[in-house]
Amino acid sequence: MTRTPVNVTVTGAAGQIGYALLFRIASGQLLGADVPVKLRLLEITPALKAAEGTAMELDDCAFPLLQGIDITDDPNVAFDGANVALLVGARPRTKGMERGDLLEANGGIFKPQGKAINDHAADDIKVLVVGNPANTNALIAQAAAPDVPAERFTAMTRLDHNRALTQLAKKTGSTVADIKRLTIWGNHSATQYPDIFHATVAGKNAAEVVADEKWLAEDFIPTVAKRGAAIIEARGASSAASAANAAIDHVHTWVNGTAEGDWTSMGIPSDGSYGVPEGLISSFPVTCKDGKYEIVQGLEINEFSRARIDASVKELEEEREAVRGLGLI
Ligand SMILES: NC(=O)C1=CN([C@@H]2O[C@H](COP(=O)(O)OP(=O)(O)OC[C@H]3O[C@@H](n4cnc5c(N)ncnc54)[C@H](O)[C@@H]3O)[C@@H](O)[C@H]2O)C=CC1
Ligand SMILES: O=C([O-])CC(=O)C(=O)O
Repeated sequence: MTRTPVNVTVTGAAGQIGYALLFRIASGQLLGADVPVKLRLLEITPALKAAEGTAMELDDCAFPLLQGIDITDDPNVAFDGANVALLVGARPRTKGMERGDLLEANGGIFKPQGKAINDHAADDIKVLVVGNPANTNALIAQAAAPDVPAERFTAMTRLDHNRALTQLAKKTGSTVADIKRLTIWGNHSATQYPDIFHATVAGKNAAEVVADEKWLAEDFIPTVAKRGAAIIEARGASSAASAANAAIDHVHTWVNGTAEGDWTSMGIPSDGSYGVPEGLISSFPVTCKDGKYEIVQGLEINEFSRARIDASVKELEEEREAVRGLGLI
């Protein structure tokens, strides 16, 4: 194998998403079946031993594409030469914690990681933030990396996108492969807006196929938006394998492109499109080609969609104000 390995850094590597993610990266599912990878695992000091255990298992899989594993608790080492960074490790909300406390605790993680990316990552670095609140954590990291083009910082809404695909497929008696051009707008939170007005089911407009606005408003949208909580309720733990799967999908699509005639959803810094204030990291419909993404332009936004996009964007603006107030951006 002559290709230079791609350095992939994963934070929170000893967590539950990390455990579902690392084996898939090492097997070639993140970047492609012919792309060798080197893994850098970043963890907090008390979790290093668990990360070492995971690395032992990775070794034991004898993945032909895996050309090395480094484990560290130092972001400057973890992001040195990184080409792809998956920021999964975050501070979960615990009992009695206010939203401001959560944002501040995560600021303590994502600000130094953003700075380490700024100072040490490779020139072609691509960053995906998974750790919640993902959009605003991505904003914090991006603000701490002024030398890295802002568009390299993205937040994960692909899990929401995938959840919406399956709900729509079930409703219309189709399969996910029949569905194209679905969009998640806004924040990865309960205010997100899964939009089917431009989606197609086997080539027909999805909203017309469904023809049921009550289902849309009262079933589909809340089911997708509150799916994370429903999984926690059922499983006693938050989504892990499906979140790891979405992270794989997000980066794979970003690097290898969207299919002709289709698009995906990514949380990305807004350029002002669709009235979303510039700089906010908000989810948009995007096409990807040659390792770059572009916002799909020219979609007509009806009143039903406008109100919901605006509500989610307002929440993102409030989060941005809060982290600005805390001096995190
Ligand atoms: N955007 C999305 O769609 C989704 C996001 N999530 C979020 O992903 C995050 C991770 O979830 P899980 O793996 O289930 O959590 P987990 O608690 O099992 O693992 C998190 C890991 O991060 C590590 N960590 C904490 N601070 C760190 C730091 N400063 N540097 C490196 N590692 C650090 C912890 O030691 C822990 O091992 C959570 O914030 C969760 O809410 C989960 C599902 C979907
Ligand atoms: O809700 C959570 O904590 C995990 C999450 O982001 C999701 O499953 O979408």
